[in-house]
Amino acid sequence: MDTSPIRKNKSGSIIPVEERKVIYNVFKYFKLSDFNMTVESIVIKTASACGVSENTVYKIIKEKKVTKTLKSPVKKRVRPSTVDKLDELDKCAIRAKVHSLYLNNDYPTLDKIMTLCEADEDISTFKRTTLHKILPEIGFDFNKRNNRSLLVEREDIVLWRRKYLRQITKYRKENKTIYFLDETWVNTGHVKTKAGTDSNTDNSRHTSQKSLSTRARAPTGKGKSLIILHIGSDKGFVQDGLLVLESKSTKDNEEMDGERFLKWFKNIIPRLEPGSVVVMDNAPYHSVKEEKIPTTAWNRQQIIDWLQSKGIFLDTSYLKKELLYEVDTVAPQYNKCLVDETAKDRDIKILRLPPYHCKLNPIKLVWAQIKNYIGVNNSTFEISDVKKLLYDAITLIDANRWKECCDHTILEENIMWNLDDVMELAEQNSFAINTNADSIFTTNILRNLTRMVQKGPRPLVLCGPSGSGKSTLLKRLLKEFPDKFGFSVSHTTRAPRPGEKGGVHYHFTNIDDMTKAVKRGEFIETATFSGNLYGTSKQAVDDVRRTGKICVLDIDIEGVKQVTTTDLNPLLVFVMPPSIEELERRLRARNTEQEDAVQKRLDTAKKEITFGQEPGNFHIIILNDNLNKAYSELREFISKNVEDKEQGDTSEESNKVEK
Ligand SMILES: Nc1ncnc2c1ncn2[C@@H]1O[C@H](COP(=O)(O)OP(=O)(O)OP(=O)(O)O)[C@@H](O)[C@H]1O
Repeated sequence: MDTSPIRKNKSGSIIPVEERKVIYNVFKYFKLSDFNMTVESIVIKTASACGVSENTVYKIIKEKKVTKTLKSPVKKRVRPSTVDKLDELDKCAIRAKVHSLYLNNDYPTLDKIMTLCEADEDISTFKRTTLHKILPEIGFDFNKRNNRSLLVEREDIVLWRRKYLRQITKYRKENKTIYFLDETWVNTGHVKTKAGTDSNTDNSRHTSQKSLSTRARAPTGKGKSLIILHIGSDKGFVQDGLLVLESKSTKDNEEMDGERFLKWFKNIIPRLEPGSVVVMDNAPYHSVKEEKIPTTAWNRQQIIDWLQSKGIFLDTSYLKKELLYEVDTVAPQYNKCLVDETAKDRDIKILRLPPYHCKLNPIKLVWAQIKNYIGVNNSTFEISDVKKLLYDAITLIDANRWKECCDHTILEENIMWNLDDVMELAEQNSFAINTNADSIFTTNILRNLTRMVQKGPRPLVLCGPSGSGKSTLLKRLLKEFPDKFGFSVSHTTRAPRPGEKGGVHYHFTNIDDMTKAVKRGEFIETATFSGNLYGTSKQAVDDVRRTGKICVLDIDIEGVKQVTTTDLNPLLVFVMPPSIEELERRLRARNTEQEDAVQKRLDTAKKEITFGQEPGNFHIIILNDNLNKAYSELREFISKNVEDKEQGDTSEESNKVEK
């Protein structure tokens, strides 16, 4: 009888569970058939009989002994966990849900976060257990004390975010150009199925107002995908910065690696302004190091060799622990990222975003708009057509769009900055107040802080007759506090002049739209010059307010009457001249008006003074007979009412002007 040759299992191939069971049974059979045989001999015999390696037999015996069962390793390898299935945008969105609960004076609990995520159709569906697993992964911990548990952000994430926000604020103050780069992907099957799919419920109001979108779905269908890399600033995309790679798989950024990224970055560097800043996330390929630094995984000799290469000679009596201590002391000077070093040549700084903080990168909003365009227009699902749509979409994103996205990011930065105060207070209060984890915070301080986060400081209205000294006082304020105050962008129906930018110099509109908006009560004040309409909208004031700056409004009494009917809750200051005679003297000395204009201003001044002195119309009347005295009065009033109560206490109480 012919004996069939034993089929040898190919090295490295996976042995399914049924075969593993057979191997185990063969081992047991040999063991029971001869009690004098050693385990080693039985394993050799089993391996040879089954056509597998001895190592495999040992592994199977061990698995059976430890787990009491045998499983197919295949299943373990191919099935990605739900946690893995959530993409970066999902994780960012979950973080935003936790933050939104804090901003609503609420303790974030698993159930509440789950409810918010379920209600947001842009977030992938997952189970409560997955949420429990994902929260630590994105940097949240349940902090337990006195039998209470509060979900807090891990210290390293908070510190990273604080450092990032401090740095970017500093760079903004230094007027540096800030570039933002990022990769995204779109697959050939990408379609936008329903309106609003690309929006983030957190910001839906704002995004719809600004025609922005914060979310775009990750590719789900089969087919090739495009990996896209680009860079831009509030001046638009950087020319020739686009890199498009084709990928066979729909997996995120599979084709991108450190080498490719560095090559692209080296090409883009000459196109960036010297002394500028480049913001990117913390993807590993953005942070490839110049050289590897020894870790505990290195053996002693390797560490000694590395230290020697740096001119540090230690004898072999040093323990590994001691060697690693030496490494730690010198590592900072060698722990350099290739990208950062490349940028140094042009004095460009690299700033890395904390993990899962998509909202702080405006290019994510740009990507959402591009993907939206592709999704709406994709009809052939051919890679060449999708690529063409991509190029079309990129040309549609002009400097204005970029500016909108960057401005939105500044608001997000401001919210995040204040949020940390809210969260720290929440942490303190949760352990100090006798409350259970589901109750709503009721402490005034937290309520006020939250208001500050949401609304920003109260606007400041300066009103008074022409020549009373409003501009002079304001100039002093701006000199002393250059970053504290901001000005709203006015609307106008006149055409933009060369160099004027919409949303920066003016919001350009037309008579029809503006008249309708005025009728809807959206404007604080309007005026007509040379047949064109000008005005300050409530929204423009709110925009400044949400940047954390005090919005200054220099308006006439009609504007004051109007602004008090809004919910802007301004501080109302009337600047009073010492007398009509002195006012006339100052106006003439200023030498900016013709004689008839001076007369006209003086006539109006009388009416304004009457209105200004009427009790209940202003919070304070500042007599400007002495500039230093008037300025200190104004300064004190602001610091008392805006800085101490920066929270923008909108309660009826604070809104009232004493009669
Ligand atoms: N306390 C003061 N004593 C003397 N002169 C002053 C004082 N305050 C302001 N001035 C001068 O009065 C003139 C008018 O002041 P300013 O231009 O600030 O007025 P204004 O209220 O802003 O006027 P407008 O509404 O027309 O812009 C300026 O030349 C300024 O230098």
